Amino acid sequence: MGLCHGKPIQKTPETEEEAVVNHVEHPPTIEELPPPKPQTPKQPKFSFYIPSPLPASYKSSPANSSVSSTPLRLFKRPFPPPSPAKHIKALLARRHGSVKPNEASIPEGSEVELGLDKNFGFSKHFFSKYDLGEEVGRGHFGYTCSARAKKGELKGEEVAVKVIPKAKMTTAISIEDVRREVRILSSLSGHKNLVQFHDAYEDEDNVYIIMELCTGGELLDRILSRGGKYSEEDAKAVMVQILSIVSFCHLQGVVHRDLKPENFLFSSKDDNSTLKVIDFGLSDFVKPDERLNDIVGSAYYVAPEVLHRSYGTEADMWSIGVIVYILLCGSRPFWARTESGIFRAVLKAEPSFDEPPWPSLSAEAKDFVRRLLNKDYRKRMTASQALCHPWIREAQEVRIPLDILTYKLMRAYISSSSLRKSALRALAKTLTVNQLFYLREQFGLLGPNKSGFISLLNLKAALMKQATEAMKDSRVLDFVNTVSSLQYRKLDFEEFAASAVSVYQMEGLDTWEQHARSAYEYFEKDGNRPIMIEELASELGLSPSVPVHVVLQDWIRHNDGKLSFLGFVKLLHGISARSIPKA
Ligand SMILES: Nc1ncnc2c1ncn2[C@@H]1O[C@H](COP(=O)(O)OP(=O)(O)OP(=O)(O)O)[C@@H](O)[C@H]1O
Ligand SMILES: [Ca+2]
Ligand SMILES: [Ca+2]
Repeated sequence: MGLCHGKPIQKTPETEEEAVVNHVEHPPTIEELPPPKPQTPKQPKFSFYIPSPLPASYKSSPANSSVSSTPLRLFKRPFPPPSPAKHIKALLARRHGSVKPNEASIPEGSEVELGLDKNFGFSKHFFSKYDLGEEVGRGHFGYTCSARAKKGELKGEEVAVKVIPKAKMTTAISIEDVRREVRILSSLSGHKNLVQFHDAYEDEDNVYIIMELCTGGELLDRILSRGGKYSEEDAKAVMVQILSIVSFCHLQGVVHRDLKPENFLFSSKDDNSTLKVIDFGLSDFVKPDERLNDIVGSAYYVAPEVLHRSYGTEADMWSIGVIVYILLCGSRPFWARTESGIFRAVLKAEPSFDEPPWPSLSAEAKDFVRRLLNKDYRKRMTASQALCHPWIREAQEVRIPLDILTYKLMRAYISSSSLRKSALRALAKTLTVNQLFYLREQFGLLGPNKSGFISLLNLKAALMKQATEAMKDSRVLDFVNTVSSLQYRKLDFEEFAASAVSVYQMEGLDTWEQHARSAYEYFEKDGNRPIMIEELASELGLSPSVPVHVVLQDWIRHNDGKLSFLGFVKLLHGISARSIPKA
């Protein structure tokens, strides 16, 4: 196995870096522990986390002091403490060209390399504009140096330059990744938790991405410097920033796909410094009704649906769940010695909340983590919802961002039958204070008029306030245009709540049965009516090949021909033929 593919890294100021990459690559100390067990003493802690190759001035300085002042063996963990994460091997194989014949259509590296177009159309004069300084960080694809601008708007300012050697771009995919990284970085702008992009250059050897310099070190270093974990209060402060930038990216139709503590940097060394997301090297645009299928990311942080090759922005929320789990307890929720072992754990294992410190953490904290680490992406919180979760919301003043999920659900609602609409209205009557908080925030963002109504035209206006260039690539604007142009009367809050409630998410709650039962009671009083099997079948989009009389007989009450409880729940989902078992 190997992340370094034997290509010498060009223009590397330090030679010891290679050793660091190897250490990341071959942690010598880990043992396979599928079900979480208390750590055994033979496991040396942190020994494979060798200090980052940064010059002393860029290291998060509190790190060293607190690591040495707290003997690491005192930390009881089910798993070893977090170390820099490796990218998924299949991803690297595709990028580096060593692909198994049936795995991808990208041809092998060397012989096609000749035909690869490594011109990016960037300016060629990097060295006339900047003096390159020392290396401040390194990843698998590039290394980052400080630099000082010699002329132009930034004259005299220190910036960061991510240098990506063209020698490492051995496949069309790896070149496309770099193009996309620059396109995404340059099209997203205007959020304080996003590293600010300045410019991109290239020459024969490298691509240079110029951005603001963050001097506070990686979130991973700060976690380790605190003995591996954060207090709840400190974890919330980090979470607010992560959720805020990720909700912004998702609204723009950008999925990061590599969220991990190494990819968040503090802008300065201050304790309360701003956190910035970096490294859009694996990011992609995703249309609101599209699913991506390439397996991308780092093993510890990868969502189950990514491994199943059908995912969207929810995959980032899973990674955030892994990050917050680590922040709160210092261990990874899904861990094994091998990549396939990690994947097995991600797909099958439930994270442990039994080991210390979990029993002493708040119920809200655990609920928050669980709702992100839900294996069913449809039941997972969105970033905007996570900001509304009581664990976050009750601690600090948070600005709740617009959620594209609201738009998707509204579109489905508007094209539903009146029967399904009244079922959803009944469900919305059972919403709790917390759920209503989120919906009220979303409603407020859609600009209700003085009488408390929103029109679909407002959907577009609300989105335009947040629009960046990225929305053109991700087609979010096109999507919202189609929703905005639907013919529909205005919605008051009650109807909005019915239109924007996610049945799947509610189903994920422990209290789902109660919600569904009381919703059914409301529906009985106001909405339930006799329905023909054929009507119900077309309502649910069942194809004529489905033997509807066999499948649907339990969904209609025999005595009065109205919907049974089961039929009501099915109707709420508006399920499609695919999920109906063939009788
Ligand atoms: N703007 C910045 N300011 C300071 N340091 C930075 C900046 N951008 C990146 N770095 C440092 O350089 C490292 C590598 O950058 P980056 O993560 O973008 O590279 P990569 O090769 O894509 O990494 P990966 O292996 O995770 O894919 C970061 O982990 C960080 O330590
Ligand atoms: Ca990185
Ligand atoms: Ca990267």
